[in-house]
Amino acid sequence: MTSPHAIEAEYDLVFAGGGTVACVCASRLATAFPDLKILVLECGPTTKDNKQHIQPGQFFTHLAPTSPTVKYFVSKPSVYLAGRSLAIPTGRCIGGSSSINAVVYNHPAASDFDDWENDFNNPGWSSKELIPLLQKVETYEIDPKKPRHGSGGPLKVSYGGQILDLAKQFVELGPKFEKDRPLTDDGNEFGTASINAFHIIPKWVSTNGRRSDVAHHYIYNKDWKNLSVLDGCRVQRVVFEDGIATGVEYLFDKQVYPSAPQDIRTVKARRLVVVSAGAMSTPLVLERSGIGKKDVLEKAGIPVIAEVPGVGENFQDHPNSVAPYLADPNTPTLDSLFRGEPETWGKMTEQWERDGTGLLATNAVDAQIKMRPHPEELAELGPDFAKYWKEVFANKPDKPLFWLCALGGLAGDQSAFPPVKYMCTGCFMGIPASRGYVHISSSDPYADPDFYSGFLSNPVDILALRWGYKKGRELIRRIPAFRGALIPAHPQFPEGSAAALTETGPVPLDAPKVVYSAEDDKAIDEFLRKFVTTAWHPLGTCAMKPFEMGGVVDSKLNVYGVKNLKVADLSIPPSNVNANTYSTGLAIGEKAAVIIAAELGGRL
Ligand SMILES: Cc1cc2nc3c(=O)[nH]c(=O)nc-3n(C[C@H](O)[C@H](O)[C@H](O)COP(=O)(O)OP(=O)(O)OC[C@H]3O[C@@H](n4cnc5c(N)ncnc54)[C@H](O)[C@@H]3O)c2cc1C
Repeated sequence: MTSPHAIEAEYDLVFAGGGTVACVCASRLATAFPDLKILVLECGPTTKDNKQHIQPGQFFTHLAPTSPTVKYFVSKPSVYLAGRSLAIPTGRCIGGSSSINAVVYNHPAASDFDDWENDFNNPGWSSKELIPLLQKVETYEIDPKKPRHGSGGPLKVSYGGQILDLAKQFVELGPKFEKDRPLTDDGNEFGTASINAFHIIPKWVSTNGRRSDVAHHYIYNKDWKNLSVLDGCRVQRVVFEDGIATGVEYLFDKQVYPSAPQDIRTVKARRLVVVSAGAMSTPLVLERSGIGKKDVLEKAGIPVIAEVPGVGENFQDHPNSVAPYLADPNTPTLDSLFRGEPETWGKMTEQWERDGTGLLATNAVDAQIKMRPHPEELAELGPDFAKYWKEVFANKPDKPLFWLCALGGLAGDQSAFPPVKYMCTGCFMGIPASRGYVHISSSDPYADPDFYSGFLSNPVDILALRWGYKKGRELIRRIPAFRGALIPAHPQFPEGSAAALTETGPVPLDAPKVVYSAEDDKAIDEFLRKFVTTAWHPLGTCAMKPFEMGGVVDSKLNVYGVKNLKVADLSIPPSNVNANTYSTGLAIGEKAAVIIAAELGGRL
């Protein structure tokens, strides 16, 4: 096979990575500057018109370890995870994670963005600047007049093609049980009204049941003359002349184009290289290019271009605890799709083709609350948690402690369990205290990195998730669709414990709350260490903050120590956000376009 793409020798801008942020940023710039020639190199395959990337209900099919559209990053085993490794999936295709994600729509707290500006000296990154950019990306089909949402953006937001009954029960019952936590019709207002309020979750799905990914809504929908977004092109490194980035080296990805030549090629960038390979891969591209911690580079035999010790540090995600329960056999869930049962697949495909509704037009993640402990509840979290609370949350009333949702089905491998209906609570902590790192282990662009997740290494994270488990259990065991716990996948409470689980339910609304002993708490902690998982939200590994604080890029996204090189993706947040991270990625993509446009002498 000859070259799969005709690639010119030079472009104005070259993006390394063609995922969420790159597609948004490149398409905005290509529209604003018709004479600017832009190249986006993506290592994964194309997604154009592929139902697997259009039907939201197919999100879980990408998570199969053999999927060609996902890349798993496997951490070192950790004592904090009962000796386990953690496998973090990221999108590997044009559109990146936006084209495989679970389409949950959530905005961060406004104070999350303000922290970026105030605590890390990043003028221009406050909520005042970023909220309008989030409005620009969306059409909030649920109610376009809602003040904190958008009405003319390329990405559609709706409740998807089916809201599951068990979710309706969850949001209806929630306020009755948690009396000071009401129901709201908008949990994404960026203010305190969205905190401690039950609501149905919007989705990055149009009312006609299509996924709102960036590939189909920013790239494939236009006939570009000045923008080339190419699949199967793996960036090896950025090339420099006298500390100025002048292009990138790439090769054709051997998984996407197995018979393409495997030689390393160079493409020049006249004005700028932007690395947008995502929070797990961007630090690896920088390190392969000679930017990073000296000892990491030396170990891999890479000459140092700029010593930037923050590269690959500050890894964060949202530690996520999923507790599975048994559901009423007659309540709709996604289980039969998860198990690949042909009859349901057939029926649901027909329904989706007919009118864009049904289980293939949803993600079964329909009900949530962004929960923040009331002052009297803080005592339940214990004195060890109090200091962290004071530092991070106490003066920022729009920050929840965690996101708690009800899921209709048990995603993942069900082979060890009976083929029945399930539902789960999912609980992730928005601002965990633990940190990890990701570094290259060699100069080979296919090599697995040296990755430590740091999950649960700080004890405050486990205190928050322990409380979240208890809160979720109290709520879900009261909803009519509840039929007991999937006991092997829960804490193993000691014999005779008052917290023992059963395979029966539901309990009445006024049933007494479960009382947990110190032994029971220990069992929950062991359960968390054994089962806690990624929320699929890695970030922070090339943080935008002052160099002396461990920063990698400045507030204009320039990489320290070199010229004509920027980073734009989820690796730049200097601190975490209280939400699923797609919206933050979109805001970064739009903001990067604004910054670059200004430097090119234009305005977006
Ligand atoms: C399974 C999953 C489910 C998720 N669910 C949700 C959700 O429901 N709601 C939500 O808000 N968020 C969700 N997220 C998170 C959200 O989608 C991501 O945070 C966001 O899309 C990341 O954007 P990015 O641009 O930083 O990276 P990506 O979109 O991941 O883009 C990076 C791209 O760079 C490419 N790349 C990497 N290395 C190279 C290289 N060397 N050369 C060329 N290309 C390279 C990758 O293949 C990838 O396409 C989910 C993520 C995943 C993975």
